[in-house]
Amino acid sequence: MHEDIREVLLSESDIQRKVKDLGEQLTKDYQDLHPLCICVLKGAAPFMSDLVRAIQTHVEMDYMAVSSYGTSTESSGVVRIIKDLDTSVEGRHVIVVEDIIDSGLTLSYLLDLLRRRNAASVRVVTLLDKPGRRTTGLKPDYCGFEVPDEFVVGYGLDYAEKYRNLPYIGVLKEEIYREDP
Ligand SMILES: O=P(O)(O)OC[C@H]1O[C@H](OP(=O)(O)OP(=O)(O)O)[C@H](O)[C@@H]1O
Ligand code: HPA
Ligand SMILES: [Mg+2]
Repeated sequence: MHEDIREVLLSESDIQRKVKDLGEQLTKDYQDLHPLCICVLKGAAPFMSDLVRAIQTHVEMDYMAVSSYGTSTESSGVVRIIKDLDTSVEGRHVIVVEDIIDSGLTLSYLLDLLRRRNAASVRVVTLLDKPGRRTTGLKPDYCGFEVPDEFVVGYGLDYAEKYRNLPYIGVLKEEIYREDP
């Protein structure tokens, strides 16, 4: 275990088992709909990459980069688009792929944008849901795991751009991000 991690919440095999289950569910629900999977960069990149390989029907992939956390453990409340999609979503069945829903601000901004661009349907698959911190009424359509109100890292999730490459998800030690008074 990495020395900055207090506790492993989800092991590599817990994650891979769940990704397989989610892939099977999406295969059934999106048979012949040719959905467009939108990865919300950067955090969702490892999840998206494993998830699409667990889906056994035709899917397309595109990427959008947004950021609201910067080097903090609290959302700034301002969602910035850093990279937009290459694909038009008009008339498409869209699956937004997220690593975590925390306050819900990132997703509510994205869902609003995709609906205004006239997607035929928009659903959300998230690996992690932290409902304790939600400031919006959002609920994911597909969810891997609920996590407690702790700052978690690994499998794409970062603190100040670190830990994204850990193969498991763990709780970051508070002393790593807490500013001493
Ligand atoms: O529900 P919210 O409170 O909006 O938080 C969730 C979002 O925050 C993180 O992204 P971040 O803005 O840190 O960008 P990153 O994916 O590049 O790390 C995470 O990957 C989600 O996209
Ligand atoms: O718990 C978290 N960890 C990493 N990134 C995040 N973005 C929102 N919540 C989190
Ligand atoms: Mg981040």
